Amino acid sequence: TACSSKYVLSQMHPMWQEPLAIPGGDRQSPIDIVVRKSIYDSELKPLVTDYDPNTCQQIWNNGYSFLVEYDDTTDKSTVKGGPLQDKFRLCQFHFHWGESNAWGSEHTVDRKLFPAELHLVHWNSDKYSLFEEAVMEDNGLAVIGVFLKVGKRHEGLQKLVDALPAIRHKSSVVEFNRFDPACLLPSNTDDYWTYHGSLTTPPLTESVTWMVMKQHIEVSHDQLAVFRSLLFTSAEEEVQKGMVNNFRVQQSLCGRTVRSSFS
Ligand SMILES: Cc1ccc(O)c(S)c1
Ligand SMILES: [Zn+2]
Repeated sequence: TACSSKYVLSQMHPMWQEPLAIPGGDRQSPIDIVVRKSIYDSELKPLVTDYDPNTCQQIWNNGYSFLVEYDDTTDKSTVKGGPLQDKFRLCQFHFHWGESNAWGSEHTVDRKLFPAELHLVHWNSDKYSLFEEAVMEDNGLAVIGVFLKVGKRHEGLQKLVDALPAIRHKSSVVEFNRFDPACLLPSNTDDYWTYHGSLTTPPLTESVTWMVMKQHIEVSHDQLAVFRSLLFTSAEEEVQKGMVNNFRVQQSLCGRTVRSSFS
């Protein structure tokens, strides 16, 4: 299986070529969360997020997704608690989505797919001094995953949606200030699943403590359609490719345990 060998089965039409060998390769993400196999851990505490909207700096198209980047030179926007032993600094958030509402999320719950998934990426500022350092370490990153469902319009998201036409092409960037990422969290952040995994885009390093929220957020069909109007390609490329299906195929659990903070 993919657990024993350190080689990845080639995937059809990935947005990027999966490397043949991944360092370690036995704690990759994303995964299917099998609810009845997750283990309730009463020691898991509630998550404590403390985000300062003034640390929001820019929004840009990196050719995989769009990233909203935060000033992470101080501990102004952080997450701690939950399964975490240390304090982690928010550096960026981004999304993964499909070409249709039928799929798009990276994680699934008992194989249930969502149309999109939000990732809030934080790095361990108690132990490291830069994201680039932390991304190589076992306990380096903490990513909060939130599922999106299509329903009522998300008022807080609209400010971000309105900025997307300005970054349609890969490498475009615009200034983006005073956005509070807390508005994208579900009302209940006490119920989540947690496991040790990896980034889902290169360098795929196995440095992530994942916290996937049980409760989803709702966005409108039209808001999600604007995500799909982005392009993978830069302005000068002849053939333009729509930025859709920017999710990685699911990876083997390799014997890992997924813990839940709720029974
Ligand atoms: C640091 C980072 C970059 C891109 C990603 O999709 C994830 S999941 C994490
Ligand atoms: Zn991601």
